[in-house]
Amino acid sequence: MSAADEPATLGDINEDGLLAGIFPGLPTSDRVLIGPGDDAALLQVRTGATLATTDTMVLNRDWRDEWSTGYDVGHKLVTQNVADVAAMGGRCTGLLVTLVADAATSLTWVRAFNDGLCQAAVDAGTAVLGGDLSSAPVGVRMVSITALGEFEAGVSPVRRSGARVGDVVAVSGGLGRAAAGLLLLQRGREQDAPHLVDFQRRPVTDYAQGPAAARSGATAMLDISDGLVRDAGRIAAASGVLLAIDDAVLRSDVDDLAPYVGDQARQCVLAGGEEHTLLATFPSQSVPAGWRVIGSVEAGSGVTVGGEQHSGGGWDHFSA
Ligand SMILES: Nc1ncnc2c1ncn2[C@@H]1O[C@H](COP(=O)(O)OP(=O)(O)OP(=O)(O)O)[C@@H](O)[C@H]1O
Ligand SMILES: Cc1ncc(C[n+]2csc(CCOP(=O)(O)O)c2C)c(N)n1
Ligand SMILES: [Mg+2]
Repeated sequence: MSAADEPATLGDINEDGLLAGIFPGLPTSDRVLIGPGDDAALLQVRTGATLATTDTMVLNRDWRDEWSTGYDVGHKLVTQNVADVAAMGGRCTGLLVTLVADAATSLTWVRAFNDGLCQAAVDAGTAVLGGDLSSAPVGVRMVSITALGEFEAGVSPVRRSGARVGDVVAVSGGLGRAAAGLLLLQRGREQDAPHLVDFQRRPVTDYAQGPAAARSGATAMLDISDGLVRDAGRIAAASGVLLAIDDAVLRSDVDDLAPYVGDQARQCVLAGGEEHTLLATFPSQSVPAGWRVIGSVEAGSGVTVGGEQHSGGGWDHFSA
């Protein structure tokens, strides 16, 4: 076949042709009894309960092709989903992937998306079980994952509703990096801090901290997707308590970002989404290694930062 005949877009190849190229490289595990290619996958489960969560990304709402490659999008989609499983204290066992795209979408983009997705799935130790393809009107592209998960023996789910007065509030990683990276892309200043822009494109979460927190007795947990204060407010509301965040502890996070985003650094730390760092509450003696205490649980409602009630800001899909 000459180069001119090589299929270049989804419109040049049929569904079966695309899938036949994708199936052989998908990560699997010894628990995948039936993998991609039949009407449904069959996954061996160890426990009597399955975690299930889903998360979607839409072109020009969740990413821009000028800013992120197909590889970045596939990688980030896995992180968003596996972080949700980890935020319950679970371990991800399998992923179902949906791609909705117009026929003019380049095969190069689709292959890169699949490569990023597979690499992130391998990094997370999970399998791709199958998915769905559908076409879209010109200019529309949407990708989605449904993730399944389970608990290690003896670990119970950590919900948002268990925070108790006297607990401490802690995070498993950094804050504000993804938001600072987005700001640099919007300003056309990505060369100022490639590490922050890379984190926006492909956020990384230490998933093992979810089960570790559950084993240590975490009373509430979630992953920060819409902003620290907004998401802390979700734990506060579900638990009927107030989360008091210590301003001084966050100073190092703000200082790390300030050279690159100036006076927006504090806003990135308090309201930046897409970080996927885990936020949890623990009895004060039970904070595991790798977690950083940033506040305490008190009687009341809502979230305070440095003693002041804080409304949060943060991301809302329908207000953005
Ligand atoms: N269209 C829907 N129908 C039914 N339930 C939904 C729908 N959209 C969201 N939910 C449920 O609402 C809750 C909040 O959803 P959301 O996607 O905000 O999850 P999150 O964990 O807070 O955010 P993220 O997925 O970004 O980490 C979840 O329990 C989710 O299953
Ligand atoms: C082009 C473009 N515009 C805006 C953003 C920012 N953004 C998108 S979704 C989200 C919150 C998490 O969503 P979810 O709760 O669905 O995981 C944020 C902060 C972006 N990444 N790309
Ligand atoms: Mg979540």
